[in-house]
Amino acid sequence: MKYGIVGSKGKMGREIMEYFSSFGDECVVEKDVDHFVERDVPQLIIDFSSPQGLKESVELCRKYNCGLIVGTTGLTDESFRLLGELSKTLPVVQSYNFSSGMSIMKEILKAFREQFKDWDCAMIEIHHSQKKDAPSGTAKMLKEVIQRDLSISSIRVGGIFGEHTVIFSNAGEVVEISHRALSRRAFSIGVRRAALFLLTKEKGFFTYEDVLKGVDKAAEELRGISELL
Ligand SMILES: NC(=O)C1=CN([C@@H]2O[C@H](COP(=O)(O)OP(=O)(O)OC[C@H]3O[C@@H](n4cnc5c(N)ncnc54)[C@H](O)[C@@H]3O)[C@@H](O)[C@H]2O)C=CC1
Ligand SMILES: O=C(O)C1=N[C@H](C(=O)O)C[C@H](O)C1
Repeated sequence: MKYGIVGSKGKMGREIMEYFSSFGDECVVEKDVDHFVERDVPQLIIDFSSPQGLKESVELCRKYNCGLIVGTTGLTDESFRLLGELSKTLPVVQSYNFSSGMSIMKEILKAFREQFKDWDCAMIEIHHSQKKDAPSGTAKMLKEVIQRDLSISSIRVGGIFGEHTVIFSNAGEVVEISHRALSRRAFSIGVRRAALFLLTKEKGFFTYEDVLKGVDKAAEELRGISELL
């Protein structure tokens, strides 16, 4: 596939280019602050930059008439308004965490949040010291899943790729549900899945869970076909 990337000089931008190139995918548009390279027309734009960068990504999608994948965190109401507007005519996948394990953690929390309703609950998220936003996008997303008011502690230290722990406790017990990314590859794998999904869509706003459901559905269909053969 031919794709463009906004935030191309950043940690995720470089990781995505390295991972995608192992499949022969071609990065034909690179955009960063004071940097713009255009080699061809992309089939999609991938944004791992900043809320300001996202505005520029939306403009690029209109220019090339292509879909958008957004991994950038710290988005504002205005960012979501822009994405909603774009998704009326082009496909958009947005997630604050493209790792598969985090999707499973969300499912676990959804399934058990009711059982913990009388327990105290708090969250700790730990990231590398260069991370600009706090709390992390994932922590905000998990809070929405848990559906209650809770405190989030953010720690910025060293080179940690991303750790999120939800703590439930009563007077006598503690239950911790935790996810840790072991490298940025955990995210770029999900971004490529999202890219393949996006290329099958004409328009609409999708989450990473929609992507995974789509991948599961395709696998089921394939199994169905192989059973018929
Ligand atoms: N959704 C997910 O799974 C993940 C999301 N992230 C998020 O992705 C974003 C980027 O993360 P990193 O690569 O670690 O940060 P980074 O700081 O290493 O890279 C960001 C890049 O975007 C560029 N940039 C900023 N504003 C721009 C603009 N207006 N136009 C063009 N380029 C611009 C910066 O110059 C920089 O090169 C953050 O918001 C982070 O939280 C990071 C990892 C996973
Ligand atoms: O900035 C990062 O590195 C990460 N950001 C995302 C977030 O804010 O949730 C996802 C992941 O934890 C890594």
